[in-house]
Amino acid sequence: MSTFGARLRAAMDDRGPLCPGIDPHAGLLRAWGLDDTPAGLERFALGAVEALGPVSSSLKPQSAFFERHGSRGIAVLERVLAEIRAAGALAILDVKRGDIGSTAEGYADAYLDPASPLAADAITVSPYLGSSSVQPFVEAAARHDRGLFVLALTSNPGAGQVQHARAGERTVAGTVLAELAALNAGAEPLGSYGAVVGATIGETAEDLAINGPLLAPGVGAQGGTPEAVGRIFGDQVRNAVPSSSREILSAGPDLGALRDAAARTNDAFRTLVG
Ligand SMILES: O=c1ccn([C@@H]2O[C@H](COP(=O)(O)O)[C@@H](O)[C@H]2O)c(=O)[nH]1
Repeated sequence: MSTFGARLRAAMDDRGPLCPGIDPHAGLLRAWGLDDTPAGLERFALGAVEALGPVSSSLKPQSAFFERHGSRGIAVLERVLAEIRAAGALAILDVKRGDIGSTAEGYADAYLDPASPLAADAITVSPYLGSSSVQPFVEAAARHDRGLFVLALTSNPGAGQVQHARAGERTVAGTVLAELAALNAGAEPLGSYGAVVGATIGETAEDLAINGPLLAPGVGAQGGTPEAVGRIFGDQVRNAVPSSSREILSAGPDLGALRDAAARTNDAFRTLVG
């Protein structure tokens, strides 16, 4: 199997960069005429994958909205991950995990080992317990040809409080980005160790040239736009993976309308990349 970075590069070149998010908020279930139950969750999430999976390079289910339905929600997430792959898209599971090394190994087994029912192509990881807490995920990703997106410059308004703080010669975010650049050194056509850099952060002085994918959530409902993504990523925009959840999902329940909404956003980003 090729690396995650190579699979993502090929998929983005083929289908465009947009990564629609699957965030089954209770309010969205109701807007689609569904109950806020595991059955409603299943209809919603599988409908979204049916509409968006065949036309997207990747999809990003948000684990929280499946976990809140308990074990039946997790069972739906397992199906969603399988259906994303069956549709020829890459599954980026947004779980933002990070823990002491021995526990991080457990999480890595759960989400990156292909033998696990919850295995994804890539997951989001939090580095705020320090680099050693990310290491088990790095090793598992390398072993299984999977990818990571490590939180660097997140889209939430208070993110700078921690991420812009200085840690020696660099900021905290700069340290995360430099470590990812080292992990991706020499990888072609793209490394498998990505960063999360929100579409809402304005401009940044940080070096985004990590030779890896740059997941950019915050498009749409949080105010991120293709123009903003162009400004933030500059010459790295070809490696940006813009992500939008609520704005696209609110075009449902009609699956054609949902697909059209994603196509419009994807086309705007394709134009940006050129
Ligand atoms: O910095 C980050 C990291 C992750 N997210 C996640 O992306 C989606 C955004 O949803 P929208 O409806 O498009 O706002 C959500 O799952 C977040 O947990 C992020 O927003 N910012």
